[in-house]
This record gives sequence, C-alpha cells and structure tokens, in this order.
Amino acid sequence: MNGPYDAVMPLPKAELHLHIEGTLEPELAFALAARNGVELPYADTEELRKAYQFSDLQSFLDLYYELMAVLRTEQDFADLADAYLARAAEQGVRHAEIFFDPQAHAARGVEMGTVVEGLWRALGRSEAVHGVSTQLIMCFLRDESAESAMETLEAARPYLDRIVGVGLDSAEVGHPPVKFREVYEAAAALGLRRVAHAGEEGPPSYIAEALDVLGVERVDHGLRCVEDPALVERLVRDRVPLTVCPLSNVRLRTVDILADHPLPAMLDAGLLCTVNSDDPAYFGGYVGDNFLAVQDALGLSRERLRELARNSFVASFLDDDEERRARYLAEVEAYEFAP
Ligand SMILES: Nc1ncnc2[nH]cnc12
Ligand SMILES: [Zn+2]
Repeated sequence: MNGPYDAVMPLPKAELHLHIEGTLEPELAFALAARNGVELPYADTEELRKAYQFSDLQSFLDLYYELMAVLRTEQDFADLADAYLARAAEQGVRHAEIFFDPQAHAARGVEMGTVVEGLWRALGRSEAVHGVSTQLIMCFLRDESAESAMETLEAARPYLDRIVGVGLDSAEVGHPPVKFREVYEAAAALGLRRVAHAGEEGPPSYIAEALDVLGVERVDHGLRCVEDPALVERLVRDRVPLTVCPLSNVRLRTVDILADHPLPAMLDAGLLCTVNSDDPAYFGGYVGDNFLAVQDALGLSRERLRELARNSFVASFLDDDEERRARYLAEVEAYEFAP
C-alpha cells in the first residue's frame, strides 16, 4: 500500500537552502576522520548523534564548525557532495542550489581551490549520475569581518564560472546585513546573484536591510517577517522568495513545535515560500522529509505541496535556462500523487 511517503517523495522539487557542510552524516564524518588522521572528540557515531541537541543557532554552529575538521582534500568535498546528491535524488530533488562556507575551511588552511574543485568533481557529473542539476552559492560568515568577506570574494575570482551567487550565513544577531554592503556591491559588479540569511533569529528589520542594502533577490529563512505586516505586504507585492526550513526551525528552537510553524499562514498571506532542509544531517531530515513533516504536522493539502514545489523552481536561479525551468515546472503540474 502507498503511504504519504510514496506520494510526497517523488514530487519534483528544487532545493534552494542547503549548506553542503550540513549534509555531513556521522558515518561519513568518521570515515573521513580515519582517512585524514583527524581525531574526533566522540567515541562513535552513536555518541556523536547524541550531541545533536541544540538550544539555538549558536549551539548548532559550534558542532557544525567542529565537525568540518574532517574535510581536508578535494576528494573529501567530492564525496560529501556526491552523498548529498544521491540522497537528494531519492527525495525528488531535480535541481539544487548549494551553499558552501569557504571561510570555515580557510580557517584550517583548506584553500578555496580545494573546496570548489572538490565540490565540482561531484556537481559536474550530478546530472548524468543523479539526474539533479546544480548551482553553487558561496556564503560569507557574518560573524567574521567585512574585510575577510572581501578577501574571500577575491580568492573566489578564478572560480567564478562555477559560482552563481553569494550568500550570508552563520550567527545572525549582532551582525546586520549592512556590515556587508561593500562586498555585496562588489559581488553584484561581478555579475553574481545575491541571497542572505535574514530573520532566522534576527529581527524583521534585517530582512528589509538585506533587500535594501544588499540587494538580495531571495531571503533565506525570513521567518520573522510575520512580526511585521508592512514587511509581509512588501514581500508579497515584490514576490520575494523565502527559503523556509521547517525542521531546522524546530531543532534550533525558532519555533517550539512543528504544529506551531507559521508556514501555512505565510502561504495564506501570499508569500512565495519554498521548503528546504538547511543542514539535513543535523536536523533530522532531507528536503522530502521536510515536505512530509509539514504535510503531517500542519495538514498541508496536496495542492499546497504542489504550490511549494512550483515555488521552488520559480524562485530558483534557473533564469539563464528558462527551457529547463519550464520543463521542471511542467513536471510539477503533471505530477500525480499516489493515492
Ligand atoms: N541555519 C543556519 N543559519 C545560519 N548559518 C548557518 N550555517 C549553516 N546553517 C545555518
Ligand atoms: Zn541556512
């Protein structure tokens, strides 16, 4: 018998908010640690999984950065991305726009070229191997300096043919978008697309600032917009996509329980929401699992799920390949949910 899993998983979708480092499963972390002679402060995968209890964004980021110590070589990044793409394909993902955090790797002496070339080894063959088209978005760590962000953009120059845009992530509160005005101006001048995390833990004013000062086309999370009706009106009017990450919000305690998540109200308000996994290895599910979870906890209808899938392609950076976008959108409309 078919269950909700069979109905929802194959629904064609794009994933637009996914940190590749957040796909590092405990098993792969230990395998890479052994390969690279890195000592992890956990006895085994079970003990590591027990550490996945977070009280807020920072408590997660501490573990997220700590585990990155196992990522050293191009092959490590290729293996990481390949594992994600295989999982994503199983969850109905047809297109993925993937974040990476070069500053977090530079801190261990791992250079931009190692990260990008390694990721590209997997991304370059993803369509052929997994049936998933991909794009790369380079994120700046907002709790690092603006100068460091600018140096990172400089370091990325030789690889810009492989990077579609820039993003902004890490600890939000106290690091408003305006801090990165110049680097976003420089990124725009290089022809890069712009997104930023805003309104995850930070106030609604950070969302407006990301739009006004950084010129972002898409807001990552954007959840706290619901506190400001005028901002919601603006986001609806301007069709600004929000990359919502429901399981992440619960695990990082942005919302108490999934049943209280504002996603249905956001969709009712006319916001262009998408559903994404953020850091699936840490938050208990990949993007299809997020779809399933919101269907279950929030009672979203199948037409709402179809709307979310449609939005994901509309909000994607497939503007340079409208034919492909149209093909994906046609797949969404033609999709028949298993009974
Ligand atoms: N949810 C998140 N918010 C901010 N920075 C992140 N880096 C990885 N996941 C993140
Ligand atoms: Zn994120």
